[in-house]
Amino acid sequence: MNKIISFGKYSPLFFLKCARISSAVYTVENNQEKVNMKKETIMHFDHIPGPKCYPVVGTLHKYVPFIGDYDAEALDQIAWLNWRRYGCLVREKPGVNLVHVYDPDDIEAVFRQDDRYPARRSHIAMFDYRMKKPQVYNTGGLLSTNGAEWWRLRSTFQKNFTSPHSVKAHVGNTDAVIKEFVQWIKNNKTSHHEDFLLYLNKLNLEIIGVVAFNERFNSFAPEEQERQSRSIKTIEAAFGSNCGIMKLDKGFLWKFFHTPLYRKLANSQEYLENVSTKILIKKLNFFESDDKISDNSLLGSFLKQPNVDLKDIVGMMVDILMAAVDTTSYTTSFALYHIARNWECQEKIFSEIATLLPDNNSEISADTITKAVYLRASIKESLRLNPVSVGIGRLLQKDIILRGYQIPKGTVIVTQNMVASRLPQYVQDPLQFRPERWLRGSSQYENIHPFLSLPFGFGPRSCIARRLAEQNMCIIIARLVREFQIKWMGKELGVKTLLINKPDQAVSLSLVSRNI
Ligand code: HEM
Repeated sequence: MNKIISFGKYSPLFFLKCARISSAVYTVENNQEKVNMKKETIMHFDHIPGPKCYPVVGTLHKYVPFIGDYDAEALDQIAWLNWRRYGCLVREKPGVNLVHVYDPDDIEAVFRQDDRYPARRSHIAMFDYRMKKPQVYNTGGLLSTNGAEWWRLRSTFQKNFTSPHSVKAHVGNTDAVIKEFVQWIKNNKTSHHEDFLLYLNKLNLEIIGVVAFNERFNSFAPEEQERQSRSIKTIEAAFGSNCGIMKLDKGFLWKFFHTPLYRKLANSQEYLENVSTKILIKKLNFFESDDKISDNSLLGSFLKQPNVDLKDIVGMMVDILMAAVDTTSYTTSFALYHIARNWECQEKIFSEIATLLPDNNSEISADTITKAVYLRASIKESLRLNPVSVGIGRLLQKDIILRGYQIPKGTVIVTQNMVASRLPQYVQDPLQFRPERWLRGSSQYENIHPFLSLPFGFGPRSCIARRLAEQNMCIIIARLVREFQIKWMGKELGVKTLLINKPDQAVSLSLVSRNI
């Protein structure tokens, strides 16, 4: 990403003015007095700077190939361009009213006034698909449902994902799967892996299989290398579900007929629901015939809950398969990329892990992860530079005022955390990978704004599996760095923004055993 910050066609004075306008957000109904005081200064939504907006198409033309200069698979670059052209609040209208928010104070203000049931406008075609299948689903699932129905689902399943006790209970199983993976790499005797992401996908399917369903997909077994195997098709269906979501959210043709992208989504969903249903039936039989105590998977805990609806469970299982594999594989890829290119950091992680695990084969416990402070700071730093999404989306459920502009209910807000996290006004030497900036007590510690980097979102709608995902990444990286010296063999790694940020090239790594 470009290091030189230019102000595009706007003068520095414009940005200064922009910064002086109150950054507070007032909800119109709750702060009537303040709003009245400022009434004459409140500006109309249409006056928020942004690309030219035409009747009917809004700013959609910007995304049309050969006509517009926006590439939907480079949203990070567009966000950067918009910030340079228009400043820290940018209006767009690709079908709906949309405002990009860059300043962490403003991001905080947006989240602080969020509704009791925070809403997102995403996964609309998936919601449509699921609602047309009442024999399988009750709802659109956690990712796509809003309002009271979302909260009903979230409160049903949340405890199983978030309670520290249940999360820690998965350390042993997860570590066992990762140890097998390390052994598989060693048995393969290949030091240069052309695209390590393929293996990380398989590994993360195995991990989520065990943690969520107590099910092995055996992704690394010879018989699973066939294109038609269950593990390969599940990984493809998870990707097939995720990759078209944003284009379908922006488009509308699928509402009239089933476009190829809609069909891809529908086929992928259907595959994931078949896999989930078969696993569920197997577990139900097991639960009837055997003692249920030994199954501490998420599914096991869902089934132990009284009055839980099986259709809600199927929806949750499909959401887990969709949300777990790509996210953890991409974020681990970026973390390995940064660690591989920053030799000193890699050696610090190694010495920390070698102290905690004097023997390669020692078990990793929840305590090991707590004590791996430098490793956890490295993951945090990688997520600052390469979060899984460019920012967090919210659908406004009431009018608000932001930076002096009236923003109406129904507007989509996108907090631009990825770009903001790379700006020098918020982080020192922002493009440098420096885990120490997160470590209190380090001379390089920085007091970073708590709303600058939000890789798992914020508030009651944040990632339901945050603790699990962080735990998995920690164990994967701890095991790999403990065992291998890792070198990056590719060019500078960028992102392809497909709802979640995928590495834009092969994850080319050399892993050389430290024991040789
Ligand atoms: C490093 C890995 C991951 C990252 C960075 C990540 C990030 C996110 C983000 C940014 C959101 C949106 C939060 C918001 O709107 O405030 C989210 C939501 C969600 N994530 Fe994750 N996630 C990861 C892994 C996982 C895993 C492993 C699972 C499942 C086991 C999962 C399940 C979900 C679900 C179901 C939601 C929707 C929650 C809701 O709307 O209530 N995620 N995640």
